[in-house]
Amino acid sequence: MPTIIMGKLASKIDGSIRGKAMAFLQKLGIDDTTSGLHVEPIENAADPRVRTGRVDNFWRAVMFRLDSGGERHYVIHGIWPHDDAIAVACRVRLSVNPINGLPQIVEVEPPAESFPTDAKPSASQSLLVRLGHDRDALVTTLGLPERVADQALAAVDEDAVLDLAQRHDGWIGTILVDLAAGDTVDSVVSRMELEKTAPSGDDDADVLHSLKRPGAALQYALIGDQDELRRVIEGGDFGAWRIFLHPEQRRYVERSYQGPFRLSGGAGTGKTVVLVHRARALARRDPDARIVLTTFTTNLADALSDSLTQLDPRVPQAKKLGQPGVYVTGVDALASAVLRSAGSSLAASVREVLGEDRSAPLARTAGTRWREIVESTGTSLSPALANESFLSSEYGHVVLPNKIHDEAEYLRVRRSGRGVALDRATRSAVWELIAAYRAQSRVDGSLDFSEAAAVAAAHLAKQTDKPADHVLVDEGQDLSPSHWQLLRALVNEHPNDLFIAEDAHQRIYGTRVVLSRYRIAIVGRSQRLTLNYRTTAQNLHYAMNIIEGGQYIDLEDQAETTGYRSARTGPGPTIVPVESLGAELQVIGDHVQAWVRAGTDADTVAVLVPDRFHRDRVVTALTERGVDARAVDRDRPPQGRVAVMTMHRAKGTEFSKVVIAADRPSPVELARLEALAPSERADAELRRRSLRYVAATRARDELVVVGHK
Ligand SMILES: Nc1ncnc2c1ncn2[C@@H]1O[C@H](COP(=O)(O)OP(=O)(O)OP(=O)(O)O)[C@@H](O)[C@H]1O
Repeated sequence: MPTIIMGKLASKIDGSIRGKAMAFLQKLGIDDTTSGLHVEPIENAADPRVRTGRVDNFWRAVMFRLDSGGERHYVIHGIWPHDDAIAVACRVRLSVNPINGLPQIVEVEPPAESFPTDAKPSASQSLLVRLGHDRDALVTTLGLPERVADQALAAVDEDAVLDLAQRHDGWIGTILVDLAAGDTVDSVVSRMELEKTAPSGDDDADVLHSLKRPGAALQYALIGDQDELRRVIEGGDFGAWRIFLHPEQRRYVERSYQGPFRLSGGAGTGKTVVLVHRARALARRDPDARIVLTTFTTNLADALSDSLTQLDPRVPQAKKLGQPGVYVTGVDALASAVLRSAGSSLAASVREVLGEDRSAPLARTAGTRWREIVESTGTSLSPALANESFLSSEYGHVVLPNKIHDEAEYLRVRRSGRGVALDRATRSAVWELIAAYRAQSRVDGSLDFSEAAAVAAAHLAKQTDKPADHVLVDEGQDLSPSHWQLLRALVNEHPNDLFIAEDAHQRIYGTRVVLSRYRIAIVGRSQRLTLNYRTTAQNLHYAMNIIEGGQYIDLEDQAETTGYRSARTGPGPTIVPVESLGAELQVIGDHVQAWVRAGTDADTVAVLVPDRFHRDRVVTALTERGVDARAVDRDRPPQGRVAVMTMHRAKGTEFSKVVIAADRPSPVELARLEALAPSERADAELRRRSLRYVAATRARDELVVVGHK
């Protein structure tokens, strides 16, 4: 039975022939001599291995047949109308690039292209020369084809190099993007795992070997079975993440780590893709493994679960914590699952954390309680401390992780990492409010979300038999200290225990956390993804400007770096200042209506707004214009309709076209911020910018920002 190796170009099949292409490739994968496939060599072809096959009367597949070690492989290059296919088949040649060991398809007489090569800019005009590169390094160290190297050196700026990169799928395009972003030749060699190869004397075996190299995975995928073939063909370009991983992504998916590992990276750099692939890889390696894949909210967990199903429906998703397979859940739901399973021993853990009992530990305290306590309890504290923001964060970062039961303990505790210093009298006054908060919760018997996670952690810490073997975490930047205590206690310390994805620039909830305080020692096991797959270079540039200059700190207490690059280009964002809500609704309506009228699928368009009030106004305004729009809250974004959601809810989503309604903070909000202690205010400001960064990085293609003057 021949093995199919799908090229990325071939996977982008015209929708009208997908079914026929599928049938053709299925038959080819079973028996290439099946009548009707007409697998035939082409006379005078540049590569004797080239074959064409009959998809239907009109369409032909162009492929390469490799015979090595008694096995047959077909590398699918693409599907074209009959005459075009014959022309392509005559001029393509598949070989191993002798410099970098990767597979390359070279056209013997390439069709004329418009990209300028003759223009030779002076050294000061060429971007790559300014960055210290020369033709020799590009050709003899990286293995770029001479023609591409000349075109790259002729490009005067980043946009021109990216334009060229977009014409070359696979390793050539990726190397060009890295060079344009300022990477050294050495770092490209190591990132792409480039390696000179000597011919073995068996050409087919050499090409096959090169197709299995990490750098080739960007462009070629060995298809395991018919289901996988269907997923590749049906997924098209949008499904590329399932098949064509960057060598770096593949490394993080497959590699074993001695302990907790942290993967950082900007929005759209494929962190979630790595997590989902890694969950599958771990499940395949050991079908009995209990894998927890978790994130900040239930909505995000639903999206992770959907992605895992899309990647591979055969991966079992566990229904219950502690069962084999991948248990996908939001981190607070995870805490509840632990509490539910704890039975009668739960009371002891509640007492251990709080120093008192709770009659209904499965019920959650209302989110408004801190505000009610401040409003109803007389206090000598200044407004900078007597507010929900300071108190909930003091409680979550100092009181709960240290299992503080009373004032005496609170007066003694070290408040590491808290921006506001408190003298003894102030600490007493803070404790008064905390005691009032706890007293109120005693009445209804509930635990708040942080308490629930802390109690779940305390319960698990006592168990020798942990409910998980591997824990994979997305959106790590948003998790609280008790979440980390819970995740640490969920799995014993052993290789591949915790794998954490985070982006400090996207922290939009809570206060920053340092993992080492919660017995999660990364110690050198930390890497960063830098290639943005989602956002065009223009929109990425806009988004990076939002966070420029901010002091963002990661989970290892280090300043977050930037330096992200995009492989795609498109129009720059449209910024529209408006003076009133009416004008804002008008601008939003105009853009959305124009996109939908021009044929954009409604469910690839989203409007992101600051709050629910705005959201409902936008839905009404769009509906009045005849645009089918829907407010999205806890449910998944709707099929066939424009999604309108808050910027918080938009975390983890992506759309082709996005309008952001970015209003100014209201006078009430400004007064609230003004009253905060300086460090809290600075942090609130960072979160506000992060929220806009999250929103601006949701658009794949077009971004419109409507802002109040
Ligand atoms: N190897 C790949 N090939 C093609 N597309 C990819 C690849 N990796 C990721 N993508 C695409 O890039 C987009 C962003 O990926 P993903 O959601 O994993 O990024 P992220 O870093 O988790 O982003 P965010 O932090 O914004 O949630 C997705 O559309 C995904 O399909």
